[in-house]
Amino acid sequence: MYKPILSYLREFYTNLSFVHTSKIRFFSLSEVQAMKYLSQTEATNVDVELFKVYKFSVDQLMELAGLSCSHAVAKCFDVCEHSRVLVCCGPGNNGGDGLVCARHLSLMGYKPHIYYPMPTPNPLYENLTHQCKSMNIPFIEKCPEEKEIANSFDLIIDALFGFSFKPPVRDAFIPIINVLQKTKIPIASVDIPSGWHVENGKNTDLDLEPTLLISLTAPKQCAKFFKGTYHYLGGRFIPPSLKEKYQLELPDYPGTETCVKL
Ligand SMILES: NC(=O)C1=CN([C@@H]2O[C@H](COP(=O)(O)OP(=O)(O)OC[C@H]3O[C@@H](n4cnc5c(N)ncnc54)[C@H](O)[C@@H]3O)[C@@H](O)[C@H]2O)[C@H](O)CC1
Ligand SMILES: [K+]
Repeated sequence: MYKPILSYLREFYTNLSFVHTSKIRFFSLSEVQAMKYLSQTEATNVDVELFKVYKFSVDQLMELAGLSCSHAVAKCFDVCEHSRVLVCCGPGNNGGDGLVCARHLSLMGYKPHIYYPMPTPNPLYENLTHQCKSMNIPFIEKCPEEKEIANSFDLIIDALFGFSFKPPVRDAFIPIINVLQKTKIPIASVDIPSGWHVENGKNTDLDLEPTLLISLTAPKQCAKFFKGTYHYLGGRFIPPSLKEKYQLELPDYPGTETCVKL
């Protein structure tokens, strides 16, 4: 009995959401509680399957992931009050999502600056970097100090490490992680709060506290420990058969939205 009623309600609210945009939450608390939180291995397996079985390219998924992050940021942090954005990018795909996100934020009127301490020498990242530079998005060479961040920025995007992170943080990233831990500026973390253990959350000394977490594809286990104000799901690219295989139980995205509030 419960399921058909739930489906009916979902359909009803989905239709409504075309009229009232994204303000309506059309899934129940029990659905969110039933939502699956992926282990590091499951997240990697889903990723590999998307590339190997479904034949997506990394550029495709990264564009959708980064775009959804920029949309979640815009929903939580108004451009008038948070236009000056520092985007911190790491060496892997999480950093790539950050570069894409910076480009879309720029197109939406934000003024991003990028800190990308260890750019990865391959065409994907070189092209993303080139696109940002071609849009006059400045790259900061030196790790900014806490005071400098406080004076110059309204928001930080943390795209340093994603689901492949293995603690402890290596030396090259300790200065920026330390600054992010101390700052009072709100942080939006892409997929994982950087420095957190992907499954156990804050079990290290490095425990930055994002205000917004954007889980991509499905939340990872560390998201259960997230205590910030906003949790969004982004990366609207999972084929139904893959969703079913991993029993992801994700909430539906309203209408044409690229992200959904959890
Ligand atoms: N399927 C999806 O949901 C998609 C997610 N995307 C994003 O990709 C990341 C995962 O990317 P991956 O390249 O596998 O890993 P990371 O970005 O997490 O980092 C790997 C990178 O970091 C280095 N590293 C690992 N541990 C440490 C450490 N302790 N200290 C310093 N550096 C470390 C490692 O050497 C690598 O260079 C996922 O989270 C999403 O954000 C895709 O964009 C789209 C598909
Ligand atoms: K991150």
